[in-house]
Amino acid sequence: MTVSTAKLPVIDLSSPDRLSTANSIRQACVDYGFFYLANHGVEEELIEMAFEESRKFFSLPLDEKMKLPRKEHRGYSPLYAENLDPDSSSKGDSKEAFYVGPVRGSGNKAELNQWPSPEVLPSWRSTMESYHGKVMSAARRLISLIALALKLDEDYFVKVGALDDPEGFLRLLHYPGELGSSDEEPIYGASAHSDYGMTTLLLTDGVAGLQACPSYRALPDSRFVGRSGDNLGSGKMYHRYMGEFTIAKRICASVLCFIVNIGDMMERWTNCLFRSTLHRVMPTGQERYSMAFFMDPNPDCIVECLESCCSESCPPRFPAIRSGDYFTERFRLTYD
Ligand SMILES: O=C(O)CCC(=O)C(=O)O
Ligand SMILES: [Fe+2]
Repeated sequence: MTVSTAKLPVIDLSSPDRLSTANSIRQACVDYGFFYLANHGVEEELIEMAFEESRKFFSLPLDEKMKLPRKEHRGYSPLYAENLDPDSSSKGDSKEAFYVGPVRGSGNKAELNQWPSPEVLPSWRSTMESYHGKVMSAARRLISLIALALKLDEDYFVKVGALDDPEGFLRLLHYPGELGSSDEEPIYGASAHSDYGMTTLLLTDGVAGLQACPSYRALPDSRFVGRSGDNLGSGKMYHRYMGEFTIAKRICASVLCFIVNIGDMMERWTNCLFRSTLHRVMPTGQERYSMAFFMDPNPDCIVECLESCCSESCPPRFPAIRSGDYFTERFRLTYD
């Protein structure tokens, strides 16, 4: 399999020329479903602190980490616990993760979070709360540009309730980098998947490994394998897909740019105009840390094909769905 390097565009979130920025976002989302985001307002110092706290957590003994097992999509998930693509490897993904859900908002959402003991990691919670809050603000600003890119009012996603108490999930990731021997099944850091939500804002420590497969739609429809029991009206699963994976190399000056990708929910909204691109993390033999922030709408928001993205000759491909129901079904398919 050939693996080439993608020249992803760099979007400047602070550019005063919002229309031209929106046009660049549109092009990137149609062509790749991925772009870099610079000048996003999350300070370098906070990013470094968040990586540092993440490293400290993952260096704790396993029994300490297992005091916070993943519950309600919050907490610790050990090595091999997740397998994003069971068809390509029966062994789970070679990564451990810690999830932080919304840190403020209505109801008891924020209380569901689990935190390492302050005696063990005194600055952990405050660092992660600040980082979560800052990335959420950047994501809100980005989504107004995505609305412009779709030729909608910039507050379109606010008006449809998507950003009313949105579901922002931070996933801290640690890949030990182990390479399987050649006679074994492949071990992936994260096996091939697309993200579920609106958009993902990812930072890595600069160690390579992330690969995207923007060409997946070039294959005949027969390659798209539906999963039985899928109640999402889509049949969009990519297992068994063979395409070219492209390495997302940083072309920005620093590792402080986000790598942004479009998720499946935005793909539904846009009737597949914007692409939720298949991606994976390959082990390189080098340890790697990353932090992914998944920006998802309010669970009560109805996600239905945008008028500007369908016509008589291009009818909606997906039925309207309540965002919360969509996620429940996706998680059921992934974790059952
Ligand atoms: O760690 C990375 O570079 C990517 C992680 C990812 O794709 C995910 O968590 O959904
Ligand atoms: Fe992902």
